[in-house]
Amino acid sequence: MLTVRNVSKTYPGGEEALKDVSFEVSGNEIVAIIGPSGAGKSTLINCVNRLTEPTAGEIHIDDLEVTTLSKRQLRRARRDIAMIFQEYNLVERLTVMENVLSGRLGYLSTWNAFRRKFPSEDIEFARETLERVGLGGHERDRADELSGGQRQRVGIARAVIQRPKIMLADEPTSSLDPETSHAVMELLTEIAAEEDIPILINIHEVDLALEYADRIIGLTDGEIVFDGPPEVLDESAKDRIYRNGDSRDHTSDANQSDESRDADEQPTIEGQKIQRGLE
Ligand SMILES: Nc1ncnc2c1ncn2[C@@H]1O[C@H](COP(=O)(O)OP(=O)(O)OP(=O)(O)O)[C@@H](O)[C@H]1O
Repeated sequence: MLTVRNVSKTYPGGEEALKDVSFEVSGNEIVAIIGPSGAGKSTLINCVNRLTEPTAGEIHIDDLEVTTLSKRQLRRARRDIAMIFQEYNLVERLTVMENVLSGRLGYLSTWNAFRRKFPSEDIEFARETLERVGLGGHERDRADELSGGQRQRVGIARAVIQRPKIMLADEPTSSLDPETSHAVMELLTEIAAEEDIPILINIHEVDLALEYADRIIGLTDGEIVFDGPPEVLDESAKDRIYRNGDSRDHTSDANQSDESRDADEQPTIEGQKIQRGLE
């Protein structure tokens, strides 16, 4: 179970990205975080595995308080928190199999991780998982030969073989066309049920959230202004969430571009390091 308790995040420039955010996620719930651009969705996802350090509050995965862990303890705890990225974060020159296996790096000794020497059961598990996500037969393809949808499936397989307690997905469909976005969301819901773990998804496309999530958390200006099942997200709730909003956030749009910003932290690069077991 994930517990987020009174979490706030103020960036060094003074931007209050999260203000006293609290919620719990358990079972095999699919929880979609929606909200206008700049609402704090990515910050929230990144605080859960401390790619971004919260300024205040507590985050627990089951009985473990993530927020107070040392770097070394955090490395270990991150095995339990898998991450799926908008831009997939694959190592382009490596094969599909090598990318998926990197989800097990956190379980290897430093020496074996350095040599990328995986036990045969990891290799077998990776093979089965690739089959599971519809990429059987692609083990030896290079990541840069794949379509966006296939790359995201590799990202999902890499997350699955981590055997995490929770998956976080940061805009997993934003770089995909609508049809592929539906396929990826369907796959994520199946994975949550099969692995019996919750998935917390930061998503721009409200229609996808309504169709696939069990629960929706609406963020605006760093505060939770809605938390409930999709059936309850009526027009007035949407108005509350998007009151300062940005109409592009209401609909699926495969060509949405992300806003660039001055980063004091580099979640994506950090994320790559984590997935490659370097952090
Ligand atoms: N590294 C950073 N340094 C300073 N301010 C930041 C940083 N990252 C985010 N912010 C600011 O924090 C606020 C929340 O940003 P965040 O990226 O979490 O929102 P979001 O809801 O994910 O937005 P989007 O949907 O556009 O990705 C914004 O005002 C943003 O400019």
